[in-house]
Amino acid sequence: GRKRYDRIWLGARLLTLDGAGPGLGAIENGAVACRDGRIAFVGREADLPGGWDAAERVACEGRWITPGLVDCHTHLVYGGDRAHEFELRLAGASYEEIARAGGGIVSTVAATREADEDALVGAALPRLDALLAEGVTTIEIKSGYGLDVATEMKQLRAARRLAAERPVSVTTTLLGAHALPPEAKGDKAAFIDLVCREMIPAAANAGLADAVDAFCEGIAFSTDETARVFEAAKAAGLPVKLHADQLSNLHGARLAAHHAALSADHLEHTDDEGAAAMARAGTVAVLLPGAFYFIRETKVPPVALFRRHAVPMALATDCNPGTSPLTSLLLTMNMAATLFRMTVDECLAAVTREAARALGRLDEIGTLSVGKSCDLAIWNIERPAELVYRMGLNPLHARVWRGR
Ligand SMILES: O=C(O)CC[C@@H]1NC(=O)NC1=O
Ligand SMILES: [Fe+3]
Repeated sequence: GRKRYDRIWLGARLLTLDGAGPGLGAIENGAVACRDGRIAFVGREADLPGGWDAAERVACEGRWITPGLVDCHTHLVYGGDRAHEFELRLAGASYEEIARAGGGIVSTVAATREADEDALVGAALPRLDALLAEGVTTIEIKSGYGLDVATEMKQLRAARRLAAERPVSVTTTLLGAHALPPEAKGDKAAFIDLVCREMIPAAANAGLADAVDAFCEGIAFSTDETARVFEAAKAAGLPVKLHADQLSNLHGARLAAHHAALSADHLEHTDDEGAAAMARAGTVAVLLPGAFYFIRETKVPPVALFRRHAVPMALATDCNPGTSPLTSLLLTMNMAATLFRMTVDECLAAVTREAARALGRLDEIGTLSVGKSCDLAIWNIERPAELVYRMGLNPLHARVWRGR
């Protein structure tokens, strides 16, 4: 029968990101068509089926179309901000001094506990709008500033609410094991009990979390404590991710891989054994150059090791008030190329296909492929490298989410 599309974008240059191998899957004189919010055709215009028709035709005049961008690691929902702390650090205060003065994560925890759900949604919207303006169509949002059951659920509900306020897909992650709250009085074992026995079941039973994450670091939780969180997540049927090897090599990447984690994130200090374990497990390396830059880290993540072991590499803003107040995935790509020496092709795959893989959603999003959600970013650029090269100028022409 006749192929009838709801909308078709014609005269475009496509980056499908659909090739399994290197390269961007570029197609000149291309077309993308959608029906019921899903991609129904992608390819050369010349290959459109005979007799096709469309309710709406969009002339792209040679503009480039990529998959909608995916920000696969953010802490977008939180109360207050840490601008004052930024000033203290500029005046020479150390993290430890700031933490002792009640700064750091626990100051954001106080502000988040105080804010009601509407306030958390309201505070996150401007940050979300900045990302949508650059063509983001899917975003991952973590909790982790509640550190008690009620506030962690409040953060996750606020994250879900954002998907009702804007045309965007939101995946949520419970990050209960982010830091020790003041009332824990240093008793980490008891707090991990709370995370495992109350937070994870509550989030799973309420359908509020799509995954579980933890901060495995000297200043946070040990590999044994992290393993307990992973076991509880598995018992609740939730996939896991991990903030791993950010400031030291606790072999967090290896632990994440041994638990078949969707991703291990940060990874500045990951070693060859960790990269090999990730490759065997299919765990995605999520690199976060915003945090590296903002805390003036000097050890770059081992991109050469990830390439050697064919570990998929994703990029994300890690938008959070303490170490990465960054709301630009385009600038994130520039930082990854400039600071980590990732290539243009690696960066573009890292904010589309590989970011979708890091969320376990490559079957739905991340490439221009028939059957996937028709999430597109349409760009006023002459060549793909412009998306990584520029700092600050946003060349987005239009954003499409589920065909609209
Ligand atoms: O400082 C904050 O508010 C979050 C810090 C952030 N969380 C984490 O696990 N690693 C980080 O860099
Ligand atoms: Fe993070």
